[in-house]
Amino acid sequence: MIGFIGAGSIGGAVITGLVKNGFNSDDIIVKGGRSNRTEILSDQLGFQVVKKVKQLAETDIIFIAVGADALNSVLKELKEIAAGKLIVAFTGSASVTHLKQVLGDVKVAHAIPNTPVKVGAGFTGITYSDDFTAEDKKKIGSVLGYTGQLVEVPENELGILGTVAGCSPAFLDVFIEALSDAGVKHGLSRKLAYDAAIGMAIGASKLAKQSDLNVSALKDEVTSPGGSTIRGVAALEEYGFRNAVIKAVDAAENE
Ligand SMILES: NC(=O)C1=CN([C@@H]2O[C@H](COP(=O)(O)OP(=O)(O)OC[C@H]3O[C@@H](n4cnc5c(N)ncnc54)[C@H](OP(=O)(O)O)[C@@H]3O)[C@@H](O)[C@H]2O)C=CC1
Ligand SMILES: O=C(O)[C@@H]1CCC=N1
Repeated sequence: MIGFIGAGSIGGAVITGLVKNGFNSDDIIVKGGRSNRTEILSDQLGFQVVKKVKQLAETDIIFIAVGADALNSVLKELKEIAAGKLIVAFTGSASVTHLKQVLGDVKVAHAIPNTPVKVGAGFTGITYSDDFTAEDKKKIGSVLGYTGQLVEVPENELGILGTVAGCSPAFLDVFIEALSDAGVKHGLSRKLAYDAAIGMAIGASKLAKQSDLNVSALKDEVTSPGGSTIRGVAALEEYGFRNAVIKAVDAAENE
C-alpha cells in the first residue's frame, strides 16, 4: 500500500502515471489539500481519499507532493506515523538532511519527477538517505518504475537534474508553441501546426534516444548544404536561442 500527501500538478501526474500504467489504484491512498482536486482525480482513477495524514498509517511508502509552504506542517503530522516507512518528498525545497531533521530516524528520499510521468515517460532524479538498503531502493523503483525512468544521483546534482528534466517540459512547451505560432503565421491551421510541431518533437527525441549519433551529428544530417535548415539554425544562433536556453536553466537554478 502506498500513500500520497498532495495530488496537485506533480502528485496528480505521478498518481495518474501509476494507475494508467498498471499500478492497482486499490493500493493507493491520498491525503489531499483544501480544494476538491484530489476527489476529482479519485473519481477518474479510483484511489481512496482520506482527510488526515494519520489515515496513511497502513502504507509502506509515502510520497509528499506538497509545495514548500505546506511541507513543514505536513512533516509534523507525518512524524507520528512515519516509523518504519519509506518517505519520498517531491517538494523542491525538501533536502534529505531537512527531512531527517524533522522526521528523526526514518528512511527518507528526495525526488524530482517531471510531468511526463503522467504518460509513463517521466524522468525522475532521486537521492536516498544513507540508511536506504538496496531492497528499499528496489521497492521505490518498483513503484516509480511505472512512471518512466528513475535515476539515483547525489543530492548536490539533484537540483540541476531537476531543472534539466523537471522544469524543461515547460521550456519545450514554449518552443512547441512558438513553432506552431510560426506555422500559423505562414498559413498552417493551428491544429496542423501543433500536430506537426508535437509529432516532430516526439520523433526527434526518439531518434536522439535510439541513434548512435549525438544530437549535434543528428542536426548535421538535417542541414543540407546551402539548404533551408542551416539558414534557420543560423537565425537561431543570431537571436541567441542556445544562450536563451542556458539562461533559462540559470534562472531556474538561482532563486
Ligand atoms: N509541477 C512539477 O512539474 C514539479 C513540481 N515539483 C515540486 O513539487 C511541489 C508541488 O508542486 P506542484 O505539484 O506543481 O504544486 P501544486 O500547487 O499543483 O500541488 C500542491 C498540492 O499540495 C496540496 N496540499 C497543500 N497542503 C496540503 C496538505 N496539508 N495536505 C495535503 N495536500 C496539501 C494542494 O492541495 P489543494 O490545492 O487542494 O489545497 C495542492 O494540490 C513543489 O515543491 C514543486 O517544486 C517537483 C517536480 C516537478
Ligand atoms: O517550478 C517548480 O518549482 C517545479 C520544480 C520542477 C518543476 N516544477
